[in-house]
Amino acid sequence: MKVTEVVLRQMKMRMKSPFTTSFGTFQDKEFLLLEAKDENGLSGWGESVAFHSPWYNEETLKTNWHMLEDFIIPHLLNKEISHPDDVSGMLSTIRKNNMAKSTFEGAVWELYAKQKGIPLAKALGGSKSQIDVGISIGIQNTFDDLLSLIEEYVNEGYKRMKVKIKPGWDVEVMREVRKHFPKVPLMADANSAYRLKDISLLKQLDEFDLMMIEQPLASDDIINHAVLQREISTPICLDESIHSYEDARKAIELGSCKIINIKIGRVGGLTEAKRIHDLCQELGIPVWCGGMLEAGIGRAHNIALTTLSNFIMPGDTAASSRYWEKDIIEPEVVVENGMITIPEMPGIGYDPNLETIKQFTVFEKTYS
Ligand SMILES: O=C(O)CCC(=O)c1ccccc1C(=O)O
Ligand SMILES: [Mg+2]
Repeated sequence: MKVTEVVLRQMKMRMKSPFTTSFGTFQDKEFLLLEAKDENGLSGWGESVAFHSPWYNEETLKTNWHMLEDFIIPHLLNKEISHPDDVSGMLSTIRKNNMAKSTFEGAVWELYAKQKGIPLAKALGGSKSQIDVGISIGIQNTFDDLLSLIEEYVNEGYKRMKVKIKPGWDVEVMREVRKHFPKVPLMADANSAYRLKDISLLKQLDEFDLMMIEQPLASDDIINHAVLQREISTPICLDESIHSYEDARKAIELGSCKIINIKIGRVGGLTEAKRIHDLCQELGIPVWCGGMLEAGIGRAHNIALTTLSNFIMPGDTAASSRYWEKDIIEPEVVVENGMITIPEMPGIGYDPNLETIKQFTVFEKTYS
């Protein structure tokens, strides 16, 4: 297959409510969309999950634009690609910049699935017809605000509550949540806000029967995660630390985590995400699909990936309406009884809504 034309769009969409983590708050989601066309006029779409600012990782939408325009697009445009699995190898002379690479790779995967006339989930080897969904809840101003959100999401059927924590908003918060929701599947995500010296505080979380604690320590510190995991009974799940199959292998071997959150962009694309999934399956490590507050295109890729069999735990792939007044796909992603039904149309299974895409496009550029 060949990509003969690329349209890159910079998007800006306002979320229904601001989202706060240990690294900051934002409500305007700025991101890139990449449309890859073949000579027959079929299009595959990819979404960059890099944010406006480099707080989750070092990439931003501007570094992604630069990498795509100056390196990745020139490298791949009009080149014969025998299979989407080859894209990451073709880009191996470009170091890191995983989210930028993943944007193009995701579009190639969708284009491939459309050419074959099959859903992306099938093309990836997925077999589920429905997936379980959890929800990630940002840091709130008061306990009451958090408790009423949890109540709302439990009533909507979400299968797991993830509560963001940071120093000063942690043990007492989880105690309060457990007091009101003694049975709900519950976890905490620290986004790297703690250090090993906080170990006695982190140990206190063991009393709340959490499914896991996500990324308590620094993103580049799998050694201290291993030390911490030996001291606490709550399973550690790594997010920011895992950029590749090799990172996953090392973290598992060291005992730095018992669960892995796979994000397609963070690991450089669907092919690498599948490799990590397969490795974890072999080693008995459950995985789940993380989220980056995606619009519909990125969300659809996450949903397709989650159909692989070792995605045992509910992911952060909540409904479009949890984030957006109007999403950029048709139909929007709907969650019923905590589950998403996998679409059967070729490709990602949702059509880009060109009208809403146009409405939220800040600027666009075509490469051919
Ligand atoms: O609802 C979502 O998309 C997941 C939200 C979330 O937890 C998150 C959002 C932005 C950046 C990092 C994270 C995270 O998983 O750590
Ligand atoms: Mg996380």
